[in-house]
Amino acid sequence: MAAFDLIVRGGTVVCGDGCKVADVGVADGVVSAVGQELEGGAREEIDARGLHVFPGAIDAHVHFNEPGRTGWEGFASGTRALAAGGTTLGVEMPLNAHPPTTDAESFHLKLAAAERAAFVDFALWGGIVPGKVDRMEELAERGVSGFKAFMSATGTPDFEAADDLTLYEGMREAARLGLPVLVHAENRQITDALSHRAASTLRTTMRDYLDSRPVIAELEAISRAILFTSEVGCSLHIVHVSTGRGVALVAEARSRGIDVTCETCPHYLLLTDEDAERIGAAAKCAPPLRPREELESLWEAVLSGDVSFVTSDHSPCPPEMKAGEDMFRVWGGISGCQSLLAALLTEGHHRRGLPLERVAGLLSGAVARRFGFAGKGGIGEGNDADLVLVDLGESFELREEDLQYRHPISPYVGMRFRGRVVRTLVRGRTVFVDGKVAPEPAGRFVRPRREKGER
Ligand SMILES: NC(=O)NC(NC(N)=O)C(=O)[O-]
Ligand SMILES: [Zn+2]
Ligand SMILES: [Zn+2]
Repeated sequence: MAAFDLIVRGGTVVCGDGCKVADVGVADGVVSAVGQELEGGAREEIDARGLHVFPGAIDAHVHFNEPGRTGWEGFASGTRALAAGGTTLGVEMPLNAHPPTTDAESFHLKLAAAERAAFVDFALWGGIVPGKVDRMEELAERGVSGFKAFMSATGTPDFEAADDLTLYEGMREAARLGLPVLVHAENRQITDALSHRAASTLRTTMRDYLDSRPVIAELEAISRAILFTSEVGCSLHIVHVSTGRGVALVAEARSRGIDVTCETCPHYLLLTDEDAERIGAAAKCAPPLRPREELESLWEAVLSGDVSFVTSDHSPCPPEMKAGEDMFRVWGGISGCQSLLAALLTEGHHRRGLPLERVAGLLSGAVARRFGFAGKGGIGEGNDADLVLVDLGESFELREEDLQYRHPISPYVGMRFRGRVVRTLVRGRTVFVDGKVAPEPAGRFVRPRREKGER
């Protein structure tokens, strides 16, 4: 009998401590050996010479809108895009699905939809919304990875933003349950009032939209979330931080012993306010794209290690919701989950010298550690064989027809990237190769390892 089900031969394996040419032996979907010239035979061999072997990316922030709004995306097309982009685990947000994931019933609907359709592994965030803090426990019991709250308006009426008391009490409950709280941190009063003022004076260009969500709105909300957390003692994670100053607030709190981390997204690292004006609706998001100085300060924070990890915040919608001239009316959200790894390789590694093991850490290792995804996050013996084979030198222009999204709308269309995903494996099974996604979905639900409380 062969020692392995699969050997990935001769690639440059990207591990936590650097890169080495090695074979990766896989048995039962798990990495069982990493070493030179593995012997013992395998039922399948993949020649990875000349390629880099990365741990599968973990995208901790995607909106796939299923059930209820599959016309916007859905688990099938969303996870196909993840597979094509080198992401082997996506953590899906509670809002934009209908019903949103705020209690046991809605959780089961989403879990069933994802189990039917997902091409890569998935985990689920629950929501903190007014009036439903007492339902968080049933979500925790069922395996959500943590809880998301919005401090500004959400854009969908079925998932209300958390007022301060809801956030505070939700954090207290999350602490009791041993799960993290994630916040969209923008001050609601400032962003709502400026949006209203702009709309009522018919100033609705992209520039007007950008001006309606100033940096201070992000900084104030991050500070308030940190203050609440320090009082309550939960784990806090700030999603999609768009400024270096925002990251600095998080780093400063962490240095005081507060359990807080943050992520940023490729769009804040590759695109500026001027790109938003040029591209239009496809580049509308919240917080908005920022001036070049902010992008540079964010890169400094990534390179220094103050940004914990990078996620796509993939938030798609149908084309008609991105149509029209009024930038306050069009959907806010960028489709980018297929470009996550390519974006970090291109701008981070090739242009700014970010070492490959740091790319792997920012996209995989740090995420798995933060959220307790045991067996994920790195190419090591005993871990799931979630692997991405990358041709690091190959450059390509992203075309609409390459996108697996339900709607091929993305600000990255037409951009050149360097570092092409050749093949993606989830638990040793190829889910993407030769430009094609596997025929059958086989993604599995991933529950977090909780720090406190009962499973
Ligand atoms: N309802 C959303 O999907 N919103 C998302 N939209 C963005 N980021 O523009 C988000 O994460 O805030
Ligand atoms: Zn958000
Ligand atoms: Zn989001």
